[in-house]
Amino acid sequence: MFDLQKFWDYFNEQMRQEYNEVAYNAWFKNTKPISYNKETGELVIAVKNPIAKGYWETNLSTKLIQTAYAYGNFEVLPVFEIDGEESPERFKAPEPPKKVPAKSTPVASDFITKDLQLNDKYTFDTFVQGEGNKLAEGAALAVADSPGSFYNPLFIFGGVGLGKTHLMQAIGHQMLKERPNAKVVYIQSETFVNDFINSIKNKTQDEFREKYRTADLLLVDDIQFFAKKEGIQEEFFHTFETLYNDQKQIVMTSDRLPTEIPDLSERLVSRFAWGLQVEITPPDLETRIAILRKKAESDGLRIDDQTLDYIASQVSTNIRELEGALVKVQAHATIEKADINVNLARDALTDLKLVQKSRGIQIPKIQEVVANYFQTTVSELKGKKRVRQIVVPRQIAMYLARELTDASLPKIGQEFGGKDHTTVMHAYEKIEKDVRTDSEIKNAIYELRQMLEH
Ligand SMILES: Nc1ncnc2c1ncn2[C@@H]1O[C@H](COP(=O)(O)OP(=O)(O)OP(=O)(O)O)[C@@H](O)[C@H]1O
Repeated sequence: MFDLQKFWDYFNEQMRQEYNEVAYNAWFKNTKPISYNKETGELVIAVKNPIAKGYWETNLSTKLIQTAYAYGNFEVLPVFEIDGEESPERFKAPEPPKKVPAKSTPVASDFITKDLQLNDKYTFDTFVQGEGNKLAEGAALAVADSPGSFYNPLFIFGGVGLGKTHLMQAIGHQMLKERPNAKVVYIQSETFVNDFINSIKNKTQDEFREKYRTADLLLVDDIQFFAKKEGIQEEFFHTFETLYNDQKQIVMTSDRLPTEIPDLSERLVSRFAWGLQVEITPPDLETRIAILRKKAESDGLRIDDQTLDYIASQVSTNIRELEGALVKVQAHATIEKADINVNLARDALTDLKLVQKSRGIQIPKIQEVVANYFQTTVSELKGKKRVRQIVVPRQIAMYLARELTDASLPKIGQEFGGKDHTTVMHAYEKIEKDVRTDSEIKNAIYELRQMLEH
């Protein structure tokens, strides 16, 4: 007989031994079991917010299954439900945070003026929320609200140019706004490496340690550069321990998860898992447009929706490049002394297009490759059949036609047996969304792109 409460107490006891107090409070305190279904093994657990849900799914599901098995050969299938009304964009810490006393020694402000290089533009106000970054933004806001109390360390990971540095620095700005004397240290991980090497050369290790181990908030960017550097990792471990034990907040970014950083020491990997690891994924079209709109507004540019849509559809995976595209369009308008519109944007971005065109990708080629890949035929892709085996490949082919060629929506529609441009747009948006949520579609797109581009 499976007694849910008893099992839950047992599991919590195990976890209490594995986690330290702060992490335990963050992840276990406000989590409770709701029901267990004997027949299906479904074990429903209520968690406080989407961040906790993600954490449990990634880090604790397997532990739960294993513990239930060890406890009494029970097979459980954990399902997590969000309990409560927390706003999706702003996740509060689970309990009132312990206040960290403000630090205001002269040394602290000295360091701020000498070392701190936060970009003025990287604040929460200028950050645009979208599907791919909302969890990370929520976590960053929670950390800025109660640094050192929960979600410590915060580990933000994801591809190039997706806003990791921006969010991390926004936390720094927020802390300084509330506590101007706080010691916020922002560094690229290479700086930490260089500082450390220099401190050994110049015998200034004490100063080195003072610099990092007295921070109220330590922000370390691109920590993947610690890969394979044993000495540095050892030093960082001690920095981490000191700050963590003093309830000082640590935020790190990386292009990948700690477990995927080559030769990152076990103890760092496990320390990093005490807090929260959140991913930023590439923005969808709507978010890209919103980012461009915000940027245009702050630069005092007037750009109509159609043009924003055009620019946003040209760059899909890197926000830095997206911003670069806008700068190009702006420069082109200045040179030509013309207003910004779709035609001008098209001209300005021909380079981007030329890269794609030089690959020589044509719609018939895309249709052929997609048809082969899904073992169907080009005429089925162009046809009207509405069975799933054909609809999905057809939508994928339309999506790739829009991504990889210069063809307009009506032109693509024409190439697919005379379909309306709204059908193409719908297909594009559908696949763009699926790429994020459906790993099969994501893989298919990845493989098809490889076949077409190389
Ligand atoms: N959601 C967003 N809203 C507004 N601007 C954004 C957003 N995401 C990214 N940006 C902008 O995109 C540019 C690149 O972002 P950032 O440097 O933070 O990326 P990153 O993920 O740290 O990249 P890297 O991996 O190269 O370090 C910055 O100018 C940043 O302000």
